[in-house]
Amino acid sequence: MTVRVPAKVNLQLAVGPPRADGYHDLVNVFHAVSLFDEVTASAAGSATGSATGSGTGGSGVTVEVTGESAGEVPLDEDNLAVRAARALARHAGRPPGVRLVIRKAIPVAGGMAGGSADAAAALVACDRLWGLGLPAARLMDIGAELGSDVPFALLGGTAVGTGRGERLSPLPDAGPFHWVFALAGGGLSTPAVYAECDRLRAAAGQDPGEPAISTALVAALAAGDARALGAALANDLEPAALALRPSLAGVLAAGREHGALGALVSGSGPTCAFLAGSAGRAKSLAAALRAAGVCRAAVTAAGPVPGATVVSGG
Ligand SMILES: C[C@](O)(CO)[C@H](O)COP(=O)(O)OP(=O)(O)OC[C@H]1O[C@@H](n2ccc(N)nc2=O)[C@H](O)[C@@H]1O
Ligand SMILES: Nc1ncnc2c1ncn2[C@@H]1O[C@H](COP(=O)(O)OP(=O)(O)OP(=O)(O)O)[C@@H](O)[C@H]1O
Repeated sequence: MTVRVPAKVNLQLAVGPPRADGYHDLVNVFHAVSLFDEVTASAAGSATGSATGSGTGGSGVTVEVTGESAGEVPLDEDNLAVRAARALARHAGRPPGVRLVIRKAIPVAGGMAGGSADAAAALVACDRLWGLGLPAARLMDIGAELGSDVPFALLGGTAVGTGRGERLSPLPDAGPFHWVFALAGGGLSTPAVYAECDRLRAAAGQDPGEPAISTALVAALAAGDARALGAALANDLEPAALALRPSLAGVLAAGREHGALGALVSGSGPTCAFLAGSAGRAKSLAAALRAAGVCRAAVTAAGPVPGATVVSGG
């Protein structure tokens, strides 16, 4: 059972003050883009392919990871796909026997929710493999226990997340929109970026107040107006990501210089996202970023795309 699952970029990430439970209330406009991981689930003990890395993720779940930065992905209980398979088995009251193979294209610790995507894909793949047929809402609830970004990886499209980002409402979107992602060498830790955001605000005496959705952004999405969308992109975590990784300022500047309609750090970073006016412009912007030597790689993608989807074995 193979499931394809997209990366996300946050078009607006408005972050409230820290909550008592350590999370932050958000207004989080998620947008799924055509950069995909693939997760294959098969019966435990089935044949293995060539492995960049493989390991046992606890009783009855094995995992193998290939592709983009596969060596940086944990192969034990810390792997979010392993945790997803085990959580689903627990909810279904059955043993978790499964072999997972993850083919990564989404950058690891890049702010594009790659681990969450793999968790969502594992939920869908194991649900089918085990013949559970759970309703989407139930998979979303299990996903939300695994991480704030997991429910959106199941849903896809464009949606606003409130609470810690897990309570989703789809947003009307007259895409496609064309993107370039500048991948960095090395990741950033999501909790560290949130903590730096709190620290910077406290040092500046800023009270963030309740996060609110940008009406300009919602209108631009609904109208399919890439220029207006580019102007409305906003990420409250960006100053923190820039403080922790100052070189990102040069990446954003290079993208703007080469004609991006909008530029921002994706989520907690360090991937930088650039909006282009067409697929052709995205391609030339990616080439210009590569030539400028400001990033490890530059890839193009379009959004919105669907969430975790069975592509074979279903
Ligand atoms: C930055 C984003 O990717 C934007 O979509 C998400 O907010 C992060 O989502 P995620 O990686 O699924 O995060 P989780 O696994 O739920 O939480 C990891 C850590 O991020 C911080 N965190 C996450 C979500 C949130 N609303 N407030 C937070 O402060 C907390 O320190 C938490 O312990
Ligand atoms: N399947 C997985 N793929 C990638 N990383 C994983 C996976 N499972 C666990 N991890 C761990 O999670 C950490 C964060 O990885 P991930 O790629 O999800 O980050 P991210 O894209 O910045 O997340 P987000 O945007 O949701 O905050 C990694 O450093 C890695 O240790």
